[in-house]
Amino acid sequence: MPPAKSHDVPPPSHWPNEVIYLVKPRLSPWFPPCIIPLITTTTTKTFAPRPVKHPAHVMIKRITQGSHPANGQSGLFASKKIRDDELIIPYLGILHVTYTSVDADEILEDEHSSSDYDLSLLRLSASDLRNPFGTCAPLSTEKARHISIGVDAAKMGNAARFVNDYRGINTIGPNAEFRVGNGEGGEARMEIWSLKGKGGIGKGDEILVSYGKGWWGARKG
Ligand SMILES: C[S@@+](CC[C@H](N)C(=O)[O-])C[C@H]1O[C@@H](n2cnc3c(N)ncnc32)[C@H](O)[C@@H]1O
Repeated sequence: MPPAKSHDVPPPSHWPNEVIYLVKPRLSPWFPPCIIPLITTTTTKTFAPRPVKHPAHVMIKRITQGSHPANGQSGLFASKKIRDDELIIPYLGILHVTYTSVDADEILEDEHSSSDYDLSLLRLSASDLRNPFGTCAPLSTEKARHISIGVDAAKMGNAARFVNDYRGINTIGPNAEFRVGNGEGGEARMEIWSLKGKGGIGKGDEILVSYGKGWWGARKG
C-alpha cells in the first residue's frame, strides 16, 4: 500500500502508512456550513481546531497474542501510568453528517455508514429547533430528517482509532470510556477518558472501552 501523502505531521510508531495521521479533526467536503455553529463553542461560530500532540502516555501496539480477539490487529496501550478520571486522548477523524428520514427510516448512506471507526458525536431529531434541515442542508426539503454528526477515523485519525472493546479481552470490564468534550479551539469532539473510581490504568495495560451493545448488535452475522 503506498504511503498516505497528507499526514499533518510525522505519525507515531506503528502507524499504518495507508491512514492519514491527523493532529486536528477535518470536516468532510460535504459538511454543510450551517451545521458548523452546532459543533463549536466559539463566539464567531467558526471551526478552528488547534493541533493535538500525540500524548506521551499512550502507544500503538501490534497484538500478537492468539487469545486476543483482535489478534493480528493493533491496540492502544498505556506507556505510562494513567491517572483515574484523566483525559487519555481525543478521538480525531473526519466529521461528517448523516440524514435519516422520519417516516420511512431511510438512511442516506455515505462512505462512513459501514465504517468500524465511526463514532456518533451529536444527533439532532427532526423536531429539534436547532435542526437546520430545510433551510440549509443540501437535500430535498420534502421530508423532515434527523441529523447525525459522526467522526470517522477509518481513513484518517490519530492513535485513538486503535482503542479496542473490552469484550473477550478483559473480564472485569473496560478501563476507559468515550465522553463528549471540546478541543482548545472550541470544537465538539469525542474523547477517551480513564474511568472514574477505578484507580487509573497501569503502564503497559491495554486501554479498553465499551463500544456498546448497539455497535456489536449491528455487526452480528
Ligand atoms: C476502532 S477499531 C479498533 C482498532 C483495530 N484493532 C485496528 O487495529 O485498527 C475496531 C475494530 O477492532 C476490532 N476489535 C476491537 N475490539 C474487539 C474485540 N473486543 N473483539 C474483537 N474484535 C475487536 C474489530 O475488528 C473492530 O472492527
